[in-house]
Amino acid sequence: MIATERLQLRIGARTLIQDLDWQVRDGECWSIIGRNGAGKSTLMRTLAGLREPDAGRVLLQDRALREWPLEALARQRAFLAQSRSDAFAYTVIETVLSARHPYHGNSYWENSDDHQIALRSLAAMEVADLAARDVRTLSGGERQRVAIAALLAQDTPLLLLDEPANALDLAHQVSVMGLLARLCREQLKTVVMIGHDLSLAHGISTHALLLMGDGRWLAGARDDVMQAAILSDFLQHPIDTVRHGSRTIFIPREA
Ligand SMILES: Nc1ncnc2c1ncn2[C@@H]1O[C@H](COP(=O)(O)OP(=O)(O)OP(=O)(O)O)[C@@H](O)[C@H]1O
Repeated sequence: MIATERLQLRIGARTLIQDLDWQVRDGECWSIIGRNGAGKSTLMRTLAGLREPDAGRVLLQDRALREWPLEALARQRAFLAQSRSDAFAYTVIETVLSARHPYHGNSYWENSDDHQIALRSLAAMEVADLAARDVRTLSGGERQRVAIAALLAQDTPLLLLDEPANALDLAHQVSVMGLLARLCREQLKTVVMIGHDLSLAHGISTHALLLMGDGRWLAGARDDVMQAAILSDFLQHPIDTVRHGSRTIFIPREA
């Protein structure tokens, strides 16, 4: 689905990621994990095509990302940014409908399919009752769920999500993560997401990419990579794990 070849990302004199050779296949769900400032969002923006690599390249469906026309790219990948600012008085439904524009070619207006898809996406995020509200009046968690609804409405094979659990209450964190896992499993969508909750990430991911923030990285199948000793090293804090039924829970050791 998406791959990088010898990707290098730098900020000023600092190398965040060095020689990243990474393949993400259809139906896989990847978590990107690292400390604050390790380069997770910078990588995500690069994968979305919003930032040029400093060296190497990103390939989407075996074609260099930079060669994709914008509208075709928008039918391939949807991107949930970490923060958004709403300057204008759009309603919730207008916000989600705008995610359908990549399917309109030259026509400006949405059709009834677009409306149905938008309403379905709002319902999946349990915000259908907010459809007529001005987005600027929503709570943080409601706004996040509307943004995820827009991402779903874009209906792309690749979903890039920068901290999707941000601002969500416990129940919605669980339901959003469950939905993403189902999209991978049942519809072979590909998910790449950033998250700081290791237990939540472990619960849904098939793979993980760890970033050290100094160029070093480690990518692989979830259980090869999400081990207490390895995570402790990458996150620079001792971590223990406990098993709870079929789940693995990660616990940061107290100072
Ligand atoms: N435009 C910029 N100018 C200067 N420094 C920048 C810029 N953009 C990013 N950085 C720096 O690059 C580093 C990586 O930033 P990035 O947002 O990718 O980190 P992150 O891993 O997503 O962190 P977090 O967990 O805090 O979201 C940080 O130290 C950040 O301060």
